[in-house]
Amino acid sequence: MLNAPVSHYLFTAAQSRDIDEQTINEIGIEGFTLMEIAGYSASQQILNIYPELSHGIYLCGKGNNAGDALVIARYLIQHDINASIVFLSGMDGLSPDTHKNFELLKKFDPENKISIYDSWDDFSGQASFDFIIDGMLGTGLDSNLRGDYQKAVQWANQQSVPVFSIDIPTGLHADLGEIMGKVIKADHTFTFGGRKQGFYLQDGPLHTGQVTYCELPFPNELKTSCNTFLIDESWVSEHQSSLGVHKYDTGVLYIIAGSEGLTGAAVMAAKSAWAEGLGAVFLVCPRGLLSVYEHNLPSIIKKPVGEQSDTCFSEAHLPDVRQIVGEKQGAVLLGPGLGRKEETVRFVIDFLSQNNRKTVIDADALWALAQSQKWKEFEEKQWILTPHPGELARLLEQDVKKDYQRLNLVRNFSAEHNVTTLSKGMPGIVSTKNGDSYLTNYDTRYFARAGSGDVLAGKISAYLALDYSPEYSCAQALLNGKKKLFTYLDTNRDLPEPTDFI
Ligand SMILES: NC(=O)C1=CN([C@@H]2O[C@H](COP(=O)(O)OP(=O)(O)OC[C@H]3O[C@@H](n4cnc5c(N)ncnc54)[C@H](OP(=O)(O)O)[C@@H]3O)[C@@H](O)[C@H]2O)[C@H](O)CC1
Ligand SMILES: [K+]
Repeated sequence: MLNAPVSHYLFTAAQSRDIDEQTINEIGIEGFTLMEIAGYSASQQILNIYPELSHGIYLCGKGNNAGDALVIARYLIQHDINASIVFLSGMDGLSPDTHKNFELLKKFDPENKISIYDSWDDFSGQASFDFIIDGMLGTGLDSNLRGDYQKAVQWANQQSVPVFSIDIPTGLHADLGEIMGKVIKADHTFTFGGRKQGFYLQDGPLHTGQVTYCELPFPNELKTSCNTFLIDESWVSEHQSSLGVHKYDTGVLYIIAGSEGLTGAAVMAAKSAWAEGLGAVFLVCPRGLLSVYEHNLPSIIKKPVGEQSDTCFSEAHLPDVRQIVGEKQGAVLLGPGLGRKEETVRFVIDFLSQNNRKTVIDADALWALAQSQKWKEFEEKQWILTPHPGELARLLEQDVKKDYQRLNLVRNFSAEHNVTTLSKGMPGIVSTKNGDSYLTNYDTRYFARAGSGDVLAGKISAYLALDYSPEYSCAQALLNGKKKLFTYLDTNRDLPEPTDFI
């Protein structure tokens, strides 16, 4: 199981507003108090991360997002950090808590050193400053940016000073990660009470800058409706290879892969799985390809099936393959380099119809699934499907253009068909049978490249063979890939080769 800490829950705007409201109305912590905690904690983070600041421009709307910004200003002026406050919608319609904080702020400034502008035109970019606070809009955004908000965003994005977004970069849709007309490009986003899902979808990752989660006193029970989580290395612990007494006690994996011209995929997957410390990896292969594997995979046990003339799998191999896979408890990886011949498609579907093993279905086996609707009726499905964008579109029988749409489709697909799905892309999405979904914060399209996908499939199935849950197996394989990718990109400018991920 994967149990994300609350700092890695991803909320929609509606979920965030609900939790705010329930905390205020049912628990009894006032909105004003929440605002104080939000603003205080962001101000302390800013002081820690940027200790040399001297003058901030505070771009404020009229809602509570602006109130958070005013609290920050109050704390920072105590550290001699000056403030110019620009109210884009004027000062008359401020929300009650924001108005109250505006009055408080003035009391902290007896010498009237703070500059206040009550419209964008009034300000029009004057004053010298070394940072910008974006307190224009948070979860209250309801359409494309209106009026002067667009101008202020455009102006802020042209300045060469750091921009700190309060709760959400103004103009970013909190659920979809889409740009609502214009959007702030933040260097840092301080987000309150919960990260927002849109930070990790579509245009989100390019606009939030570094995201810091600031805790608010929301009871955890109010967060249980959340079913989307961020996976990263801070909480998914590295797997420990367990050294059992006998090699067959420490994980057995059967790899059914390869065909003429595509033996490299089987080799990559087998090497990748073996590197995770399994007790035994068996490569089931058409007999005609045995010599290739004998040459390339000394540590892997080869199990040839069929005749010397066979170079791809077909129905004729089913009895032998079933018998081999039935010999020991273990997991199965089906797909890399199988090819797309009709007899191989039939082999895949027939094999799966009576397979009760935990199975990773990858590459050409996904292609075979998409050719036959029959698999949806199979009862036994301890499966992980690992589609890249093209394979996903074939499985879903529709094009998937937006990340938010992909998240929902993959979530529903996994729940409906009782499988775990790892959809490669930016972000990678892992969805479980119960509808929980986990997003990566890096681009997993690297694993859609020939060869890298085979390595990823090898890792996932290795963890599955070591008896980890499907979602942990996916998450750990993705994080393992991320670590290797980032290490590689630190010193190289070209794209990594699949072997760099093994
Ligand atoms: N309430 C709490 O307990 C806490 C909230 N926090 C912070 O508050 C914001 C959410 O605050 P909210 O007041 O709900 O909304 P906003 O500040 O984001 O803005 C709402 C106003 O903005 C106007 N609006 C909406 N969309 C647009 C647009 N596209 N262009 C221009 N203006 C827009 C709208 O006014 P209208 O009258 O023009 O419709 C809204 O009034 C949350 O994000 C947190 O930052 C704290 O965290 C503490 C707890
Ligand atoms: K904001």
